[in-house]
Amino acid sequence: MLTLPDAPRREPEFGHDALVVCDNLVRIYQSETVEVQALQGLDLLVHEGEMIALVGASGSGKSTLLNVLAGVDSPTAGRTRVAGHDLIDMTRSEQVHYRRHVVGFVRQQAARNLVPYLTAAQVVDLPMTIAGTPRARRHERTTELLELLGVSHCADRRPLEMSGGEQQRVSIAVALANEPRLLLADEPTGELDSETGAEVFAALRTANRELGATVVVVTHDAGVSEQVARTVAIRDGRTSSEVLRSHETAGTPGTAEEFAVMDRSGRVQLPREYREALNLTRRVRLALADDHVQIRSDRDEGA
Ligand SMILES: Nc1ncnc2c1ncn2[C@@H]1O[C@H](COP(=O)(O)OP(=O)(O)OP(=O)(O)O)[C@@H](O)[C@H]1O
Repeated sequence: MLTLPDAPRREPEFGHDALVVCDNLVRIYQSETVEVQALQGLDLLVHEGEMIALVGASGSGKSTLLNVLAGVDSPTAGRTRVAGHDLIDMTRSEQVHYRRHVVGFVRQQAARNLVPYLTAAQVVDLPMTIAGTPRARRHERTTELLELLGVSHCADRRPLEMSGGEQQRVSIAVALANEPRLLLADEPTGELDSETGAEVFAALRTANRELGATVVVVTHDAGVSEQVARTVAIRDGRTSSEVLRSHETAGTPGTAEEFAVMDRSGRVQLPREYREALNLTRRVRLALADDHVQIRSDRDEGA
């Protein structure tokens, strides 16, 4: 009898089990005179149920990444997939469905999330009305969200009658109205004092823990990034490092450890302090040891 050799085992696709996959994501802005590479081959995986913070210097590409994930900007190249939707190949109608049902987006300025002449209850109802949700369900969901996020007392108030923190919590309710799997927030606490910012952050956490939304929040606020289990730093349009934290539990103290991120081709960005301390420039010596890799200066002949 003829026996055939086993078919070679296929490697699972990068990020096959992740909710958000950015694989070598590139976004170039081009005007007549200049070209800005806002994202330069960024890799990022976010798993369902996670809540992560994105940090990085001004201009590093955080908002660009969020706009791409929100489906309001298109990548120039690379693969970007959210909940099975390929963001590069979406047709117009898929894009509309994606923005309406798969992602919720909270912007820094509450005025851009709300409508001046609509009350909180009306503005939370709006995305559900557009999506064709029956009235009874809309009413139930609006009440549930405003209550859960601690702003049910604002139901009949317009934005001008709410504080900045209340406006942002209502904005989160609007973003969650159609039960998105991914909630994106671009510096939602940026214009608030730290106490009010903490309330808004707590609302995002509620969305994550109680409603099961996966949350990606851009922040400059160290107090915020310290409260999530994973903080991803972006430098020059790429993910450069990650801090993983475990929170304090009975008897065990919380820990935080910083990792450099290695991309799929094996590239790792060395922190500037390390390069400067050893005067590492263009070429370095690499050596494989039993359980680590050494990087030495090319001037260090005896290594
Ligand atoms: N529409 C655009 N046209 C041209 N260049 C742009 C555009 N949007 C962003 N950029 C450029 O892309 C780079 C990344 O910008 P981005 O807003 O994503 O950074 P950021 O990390 O969010 O910064 P910040 O923390 O200041 O908001 C910057 O150099 C910026 O000037």
